[in-house]
Amino acid sequence: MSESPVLLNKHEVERLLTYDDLIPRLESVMGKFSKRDSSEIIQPVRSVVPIQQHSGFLGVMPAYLANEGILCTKIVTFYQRAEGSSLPSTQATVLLFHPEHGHVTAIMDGEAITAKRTAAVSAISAKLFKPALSEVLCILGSGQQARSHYDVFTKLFKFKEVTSMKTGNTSKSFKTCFCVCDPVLYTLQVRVWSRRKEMAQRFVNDLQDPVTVCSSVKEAVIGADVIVTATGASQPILFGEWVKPGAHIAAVGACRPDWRELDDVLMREAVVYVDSREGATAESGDIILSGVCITFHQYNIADLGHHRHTYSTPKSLFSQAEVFAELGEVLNGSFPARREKTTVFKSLGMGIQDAVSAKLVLEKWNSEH
Ligand SMILES: NC(=O)C1=CN([C@@H]2O[C@H](COP(=O)(O)OP(=O)(O)OC[C@H]3O[C@@H](n4cnc5c(N)ncnc54)[C@H](O)[C@@H]3O)[C@@H](O)[C@H]2O)C=CC1
Ligand SMILES: O=C([O-])C1=[NH+]CCC1
Repeated sequence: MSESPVLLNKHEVERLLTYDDLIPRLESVMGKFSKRDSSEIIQPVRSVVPIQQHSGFLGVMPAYLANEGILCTKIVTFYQRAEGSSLPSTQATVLLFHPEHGHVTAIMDGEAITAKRTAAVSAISAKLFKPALSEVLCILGSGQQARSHYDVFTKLFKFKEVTSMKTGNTSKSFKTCFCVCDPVLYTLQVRVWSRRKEMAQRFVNDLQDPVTVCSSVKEAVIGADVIVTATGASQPILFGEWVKPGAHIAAVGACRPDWRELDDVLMREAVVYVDSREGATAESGDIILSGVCITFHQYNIADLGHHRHTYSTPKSLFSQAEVFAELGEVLNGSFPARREKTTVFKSLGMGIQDAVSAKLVLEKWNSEH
């Protein structure tokens, strides 16, 4: 008879899952996924049940990693919440199964896994695509994802060791300077914007380091080198005209085909990377809707026998934003990281990310028991 599954609550999962362990596992699994070897990884696009009357959805995210012996599914709900609601918008449970026998070996909280693995994947995108000299990080949103992104981005990119002239000139000018210089540390500036300023202020009050609260998205993003969009928006909030050329955007929200965070200009001008091409094609409103600019094109059909008609047909003026590559394809070296361009990493979330996270948590738990 199989043993009872291990039960792990949010507090335990949060404690056991560290970014240092998680990031290399995510890099490895996303690289493998992009090779599309179904004898190694099976991960269908998430099944989604929309709960329209309550502004939410339920998603089921299974994954099988044959060589690593991981069989897993996450069940996740996302509900649009009123500002300041005590209920989390994203709630999830992760089940690990015995790959050989099929019984459940662990049931664990999926909220912490979702928060950390999503932020860790965005951080991997930033490592690859952010401008070499990134001084300003901007976070749009002040919820769970905003916080986990703040944590991992400031952990990884907080201090840059650059060399400046003894006169105190900062890093930018140094690139062209050839004198012998002292290394200095400078702090990454962080800005945050939220729909209600008091929510952004509350977000900042929980942090140790100084973060600037901005009154508008425009004020927050102008001049930013790295922008994280982690909101529940269903219409664009970030406009290409405000984005500094060469900036990197990790776009985490808008995970339904009719939701958006980024406007057409940004989506068409940036080099767009995704976590999974299939996921992006099925679920990303930022991609799917970027080509839909409906105008009415009128023309006459002069002769339909005895009548003359004027027809109006919807016409798409622009083609859809193109996906350049998957993150895994860049990690594998089959596509380049076009750091010199404005880049968007459109994240939707993948079952394999949950699977390696859950396995890591269970391994850590087992090592303690
Ligand atoms: N890519 C991925 O793997 C994942 C994506 N998500 C998505 O990330 C987004 C944020 O999720 P959580 O942080 O869990 O939610 P949350 O509810 O904790 O935070 C949402 C934030 O968005 C803001 N917001 C809500 N509606 C808005 C609107 N119309 N315009 C501007 N701001 C708005 C709220 O004020 C709040 O600051 C959601 O869209 C969620 O679906 C969540 C989990 C994983
Ligand atoms: O990957 C994930 O868990 C989710 N993506 C969007 C909402 C939840």
